[in-house]
Amino acid sequence: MQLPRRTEGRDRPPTAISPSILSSDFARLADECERMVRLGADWLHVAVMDGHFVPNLTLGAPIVKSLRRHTPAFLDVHLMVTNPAQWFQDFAAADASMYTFHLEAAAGGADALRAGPAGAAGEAGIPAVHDLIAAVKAAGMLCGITVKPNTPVELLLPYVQSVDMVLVMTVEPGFGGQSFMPAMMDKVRFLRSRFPDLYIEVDGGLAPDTIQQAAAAGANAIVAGSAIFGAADPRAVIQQLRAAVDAAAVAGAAQ
Ligand SMILES: O=C(CO)[C@H](O)[C@H](O)COP(=O)(O)O
Repeated sequence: MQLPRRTEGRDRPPTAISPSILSSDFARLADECERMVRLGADWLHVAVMDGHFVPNLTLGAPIVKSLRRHTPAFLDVHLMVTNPAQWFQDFAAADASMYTFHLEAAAGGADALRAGPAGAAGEAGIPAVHDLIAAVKAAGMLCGITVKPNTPVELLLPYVQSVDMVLVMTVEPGFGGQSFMPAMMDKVRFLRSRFPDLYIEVDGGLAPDTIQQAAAAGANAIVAGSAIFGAADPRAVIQQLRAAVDAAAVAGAAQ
């Protein structure tokens, strides 16, 4: 499986709108997912939380397995768990499309991250993180990597060429409905200026009144929960998010 590549006339890969099912009615999850696809979603963002890495508890691979029976949609699974190496086989067996884990968790904690060989940007990185990326891919899923707001983006440099996507959290992970953090756009600009073909996803507080900042910075994959599921017209919101990113991609290529 491969993600569609950047095309002529764009400064980034294709736009992907990924509604976060964290904001859906979990009691009607399959219907909610089919509704989002019908309304124009490209992916479905599945927020997996273990109550330790983040102070919230959501769902696991069994829910993804059941969901897969109801939708062929691209399942963009975001692991906010303490030990992402423990779960990837289960999510592969559940037919998740992309497995995105936190560098802080895979490195064995934020302190280990700063203390380890990846402390200085550009170093080889932590072997256990490289091993997990290879294992996720060998299990048949695409692989993404992400960092919390307080973790420097430079610490991702050793892994960027090995993953399919980088997710820049624009809220402290754990809950929907939080406010977008504009300061995180420096991370998006840092990555986009170096990697024009990289999928860069943003997650947290994305909505019609914040999308311009993410689009201008260079993001191409957009997670939105409350702004889409809470809207009177979710289709219009999806279209607005897409139009902003597409316009910025074309303008960026014309520069
Ligand atoms: O991962 C998440 C929280 O950790 C959610 O995906 C994210 O917050 C989306 O919700 P909203 O768009 O309402 O902020």
